[in-house]
Amino acid sequence: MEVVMAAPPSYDRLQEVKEFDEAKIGVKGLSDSGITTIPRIFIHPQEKISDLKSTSTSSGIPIIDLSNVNSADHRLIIVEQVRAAANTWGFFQVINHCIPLSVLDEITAAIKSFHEQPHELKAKYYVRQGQSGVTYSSNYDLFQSKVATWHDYVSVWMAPAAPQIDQIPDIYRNELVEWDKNAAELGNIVGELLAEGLGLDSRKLKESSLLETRIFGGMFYPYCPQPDLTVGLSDHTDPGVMTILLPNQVPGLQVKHEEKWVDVKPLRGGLIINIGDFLQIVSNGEYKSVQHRVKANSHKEPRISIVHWFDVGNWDESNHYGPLPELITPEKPAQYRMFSKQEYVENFYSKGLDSKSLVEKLKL
Ligand SMILES: O=C(O)CCC(=O)C(=O)O
Ligand SMILES: [Fe+2]
Repeated sequence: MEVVMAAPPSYDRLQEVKEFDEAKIGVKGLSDSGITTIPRIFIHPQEKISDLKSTSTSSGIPIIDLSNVNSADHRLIIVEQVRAAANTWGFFQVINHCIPLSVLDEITAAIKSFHEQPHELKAKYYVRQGQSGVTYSSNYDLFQSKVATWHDYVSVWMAPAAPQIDQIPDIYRNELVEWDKNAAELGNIVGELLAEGLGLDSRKLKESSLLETRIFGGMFYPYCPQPDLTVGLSDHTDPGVMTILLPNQVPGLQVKHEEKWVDVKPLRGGLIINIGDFLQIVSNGEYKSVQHRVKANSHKEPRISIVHWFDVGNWDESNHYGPLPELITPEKPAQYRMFSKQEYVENFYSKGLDSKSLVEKLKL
């Protein structure tokens, strides 16, 4: 039988969460203070994290070489690899893509520098609700989730409305602009391959405004003194269309595959792509939005991950999305119902990462 330890009645969780938020120091500040035990607002129930060690012997997510993506013969092979990876894993790693290594290294270094600035320099950017589209914070769902996780982040809405450039901290401004330009281009290339994999015109995702929103995230996972009691980022699926991920070499990302957690080993110079809930629905289940999480960092070296979320663009309230009509057949009827913008936004933003995924909610 499981022993459930009741929290002492004196524990006012909300108060402790508020104090952490108001201190504006993030988990980086806690880590730097030299604590050897983590505050209880970060402690996850053991039964939820007892499977933190990867149990899979799988060699990991598929690796896809994008060299010669524009030669007709190669393209057919690459499209099939992308389709198969998006269908089974929901995750793949691309190499020999169009983005120079220097761009990857520079954005990673700039985000590291931002988070490693003295507290006084960072605190003025700390916000709970992103008012300007440029945010520095810890745990975007701090007040919605039941337990906090061991990461800080910056985020910037890059498109369709461009950010006010002088609101982006100087320390990563130029690197972000350069990275975003490159990531947008790669997003278009991968979007074409994904469309072709569904038997659609290569421009279909773009023309349906499915790649129009781009949100940048600069995640920072500092050393955690008790990595077995918490996580870096809770398990979740990404709500949007697709994501480009650039983690540094510190391990931590895990992907669920065939009911087991698999460690992702990022290749130097590679980029990880994953499918979000929106694309699973639009593709009528052909592509999968797969659960992933990040372990709390047990290494002294911080873990940094650059994230670019692609999502549907400006969305007319009267417009509803659902499986593309081209993908609904007598053999494969619609797997999901149509949904409105309000439903989509509410599902994600009101409940945080703990919420039920859109895919579950809309399943027919
Ligand atoms: O830090 C990572 O590598 C993953 C981040 C992630 O999954 C997310 O922000 O949606
Ligand atoms: Fe994610």
